[in-house]
Amino acid sequence: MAHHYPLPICGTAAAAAAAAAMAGCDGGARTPGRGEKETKKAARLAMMELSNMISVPMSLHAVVRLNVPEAIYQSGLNAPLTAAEILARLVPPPPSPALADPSILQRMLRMLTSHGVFREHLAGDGERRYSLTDVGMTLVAGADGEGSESYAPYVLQHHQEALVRAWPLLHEAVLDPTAGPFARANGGVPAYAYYGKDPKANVLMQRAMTGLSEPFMEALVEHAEAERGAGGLFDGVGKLVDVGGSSGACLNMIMKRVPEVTAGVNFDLPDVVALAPNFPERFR
Ligand SMILES: C[S@@+](CC[C@H](N)C(=O)[O-])C[C@H]1O[C@@H](n2cnc3c(N)ncnc32)[C@H](O)[C@@H]1O
Repeated sequence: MAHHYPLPICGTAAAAAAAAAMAGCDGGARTPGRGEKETKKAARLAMMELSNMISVPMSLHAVVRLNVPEAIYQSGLNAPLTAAEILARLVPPPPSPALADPSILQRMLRMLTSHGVFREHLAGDGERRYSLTDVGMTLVAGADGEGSESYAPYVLQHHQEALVRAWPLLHEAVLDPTAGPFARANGGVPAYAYYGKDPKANVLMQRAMTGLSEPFMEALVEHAEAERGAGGLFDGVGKLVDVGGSSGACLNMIMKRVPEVTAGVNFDLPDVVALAPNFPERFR
């Protein structure tokens, strides 16, 4: 069934309209009567949106940190809740519930609604309630089948402090690319070496990659199963080396389902392999 996400409150549509206007077209045809003043107005609006865009990933990060998607999901119920009802269902709960502010949470929910993460339900009494869209559902572990990882670790991985403090140094990569922004911001240590030395970041990276890659790997393995013996992806492959295999989850999926592959090597950095789970299927 097709899902219709709410239109952006102001942003993306304005940006698209401005871009189209600046390019001299509007969905293929120039808008009749659109003056220079209107075009400039749309351009300012689009630049305003671009300048404030950081609020989108930061709000996404905040709701993931708070475990808002799980609070709404409630074992599959996904019933629309007000911001105050969501606050009351957070796990862990706010350290000082009396201090927690549902109006601030609601502002984040509205913002992310305009980007398709939540669906807003406006009641007759003016009360706003929120449920998860299909996009929001990707943030819930187990929503895609028992034991399935979510995209929440991916969101957290992308917004961890070590990475976030590298972004304001991005321009340095142009001026002097001998050191990447991440290394500049983190005592000269490049990203993967940094993750390897920080067990928390290392585990987060592995969970992020597993959550991200497993659904794609599922499609690949399904295809390999369907085409097995008739030019399938792994036909004739006895030993498979996954270069940069992270947790080894993808290799494990393949080895569980493709009998031809009887030996697997998860080739990754020593610190990563040391923390990777030991999948017994790899050694059958
Ligand atoms: C973007 S992740 C991809 C993980 C996995 N292939 C997946 O799709 O889920 C890149 C991986 O490459 C590994 N890596 C980086 N440098 C490496 C190197 N020099 N040798 C082996 N692995 C490396 C990282 O530790 C990380 O696990």
